Amino acid sequence: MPLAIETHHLRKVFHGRPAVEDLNLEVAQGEVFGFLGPNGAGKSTTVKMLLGLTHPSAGVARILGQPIEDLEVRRQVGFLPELFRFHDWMTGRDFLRFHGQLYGMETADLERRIPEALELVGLAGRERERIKGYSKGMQQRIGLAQAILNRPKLVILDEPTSALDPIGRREVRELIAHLKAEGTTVFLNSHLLSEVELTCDRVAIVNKGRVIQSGNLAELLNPHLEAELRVDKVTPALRNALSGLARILEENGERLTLALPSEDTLPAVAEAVVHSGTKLYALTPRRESLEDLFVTLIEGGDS
Ligand SMILES: Nc1ncnc2c1ncn2[C@@H]1O[C@H](COP(=O)(O)OP(=O)(O)OP(=O)(O)O)[C@@H](O)[C@H]1O
Repeated sequence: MPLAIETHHLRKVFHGRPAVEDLNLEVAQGEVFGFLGPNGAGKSTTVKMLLGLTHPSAGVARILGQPIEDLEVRRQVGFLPELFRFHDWMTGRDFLRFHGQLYGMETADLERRIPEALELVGLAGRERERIKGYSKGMQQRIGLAQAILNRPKLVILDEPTSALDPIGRREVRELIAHLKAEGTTVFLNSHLLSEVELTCDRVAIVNKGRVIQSGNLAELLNPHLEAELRVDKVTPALRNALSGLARILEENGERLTLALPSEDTLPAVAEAVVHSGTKLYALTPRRESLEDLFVTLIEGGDS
């Protein structure tokens, strides 16, 4: 199966200044992929190149195995831009009809698909209202509905939840899970890292137009597993029992912060604590967040 997205040494220069330096990216079909980076890192420029909205200065990009110039392949891509300018005099339904026609969808298929898409984004029943009367969250939802209207194989979402309240964000997560279950690839550009953490299989972090870290989220965050241990008393026997299993990072009275090689070590730590004659009150794993990793990588890269 071809990759959903693939770029090799992709580069874009604006007025002599590179926005994208040397971008190498591989996104497999069917995965939910987070494309992250600080402001000005080159994310939107990359997305514009993938959509054929701006031409690369150098390098190669392919979508679903085809060059990005291929018009047929572009029909299989759905896109929600970040600052989407709506035709706000239209009703939600007319707006979707208009976009469905732009996609070249058959009328009967389009009329079947519009209620499905409205249902999926939680706007069913509101389609006869004009978009100018929609709240920001509803506008983002109608944008999402147009992005998935033609049942694309690849959906590129630029900040899809920025205007949504917590319930709306959860619904978008469910929508993304639904797209994934249908085999759709989702390429998500977002600054909301806690959302990304809940949604994505893999991520790439870009800075200054290059990928500085990429991989499976669980693997990227796993090496940094920490656990909070709370006992009745920290004794030499406890320290002895822990050595070889975990490293003590911090001590605060009866609370210890431990660094563990993996989650599998947790039961052995619990057992060792009990065998040392100490009373165990709590052993709570605390994984590094994606935000911690992001800040470490970006700030580390700047120094
Ligand atoms: N059309 C353009 N002309 C000139 N410079 C541009 C153009 N588009 C982007 N840039 C510059 O390219 C760099 C990367 O911008 P880009 O919008 O791709 O970043 P981004 O990662 O999407 O940022 P953000 O998170 O703020 O949306 C920035 O320095 C920006 O000023």
